Amino acid sequence: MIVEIKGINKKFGTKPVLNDISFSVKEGEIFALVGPNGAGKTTTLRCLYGELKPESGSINVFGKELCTPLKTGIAVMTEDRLTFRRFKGEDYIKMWKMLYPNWQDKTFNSFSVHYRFNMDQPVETYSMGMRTLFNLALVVSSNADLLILDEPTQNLDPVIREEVTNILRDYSVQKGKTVIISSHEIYDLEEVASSFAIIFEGHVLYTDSIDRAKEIHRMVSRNENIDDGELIGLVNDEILVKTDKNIGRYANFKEIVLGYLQGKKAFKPFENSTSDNQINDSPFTL
Ligand SMILES: Nc1ncnc2c1ncn2[C@@H]1O[C@H](COP(=O)(O)OP(=O)(O)OP(=O)(O)O)[C@@H](O)[C@H]1O
Repeated sequence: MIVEIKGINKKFGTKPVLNDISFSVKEGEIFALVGPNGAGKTTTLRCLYGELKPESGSINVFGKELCTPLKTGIAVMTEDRLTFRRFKGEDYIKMWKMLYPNWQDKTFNSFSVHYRFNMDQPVETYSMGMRTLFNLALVVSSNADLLILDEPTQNLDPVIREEVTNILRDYSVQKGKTVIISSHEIYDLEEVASSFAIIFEGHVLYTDSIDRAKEIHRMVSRNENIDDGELIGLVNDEILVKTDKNIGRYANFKEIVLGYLQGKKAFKPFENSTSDNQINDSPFTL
């Protein structure tokens, strides 16, 4: 495992934000952290790259406890695309070259030509989408073994989003590097990620490879008899069930994510209705 997070807890003041978060990421995979706004994705990533210290739990990266020397193997795109005041493109390149021993000028130049970065303009004055692309160019050109990307396709138009998705897939597949992405774009993620964790209110609801998750989740209609399996949540008019039985139809990635999130939102009424396998839909105004 290239990343192993075990039981991390984090509070801001007295407010618990991460509760016993655990998941692991294999070398060479694209791992997606999905969840609604405020679920704790960014906070988890900030703990992972060492910007925040959890109160308890452990974080291992490249098989060791996270420490400063390991950080040359990790390149990060933060959610706010943090830029230094008055720093121009060239200034960033000088800085990133010093930080990352395997920096690739050729890769950065391809990005720069393709997206027409104005290297003489302070990056803080780029549009939000251009800042995202500039940050993406930096992290990919770093050639780091682990990329941590917070919402990497935010503010991008659909065509460029697709392009970025392909770039990240190539980074992982062709170079055998690991990428961790936090995102709301579950359609994009299904195409690119191989494993994922669903985070809700600071808890991991479910983590697995996408292939295995699809194998063990089915969509069944409300009036279907479910003798064996765990009812997870309601998705439109169907129920997501975790089971190894051949019932209903296979669930896609979006349905799996929605099932867990919807189920947990309205969990009590759903639980109460499981005893007789009747899903009372009135509490589920989704
Ligand atoms: N510095 C901070 N001080 C206090 N509370 C914070 C701080 N940073 C985050 N939080 C709170 O922690 C919770 C989780 O926030 P976080 O940014 O990790 O969520 P997220 O899943 O990344 O959300 P989004 O998808 O909207 O970016 C939220 O309730 C947020 O208000």
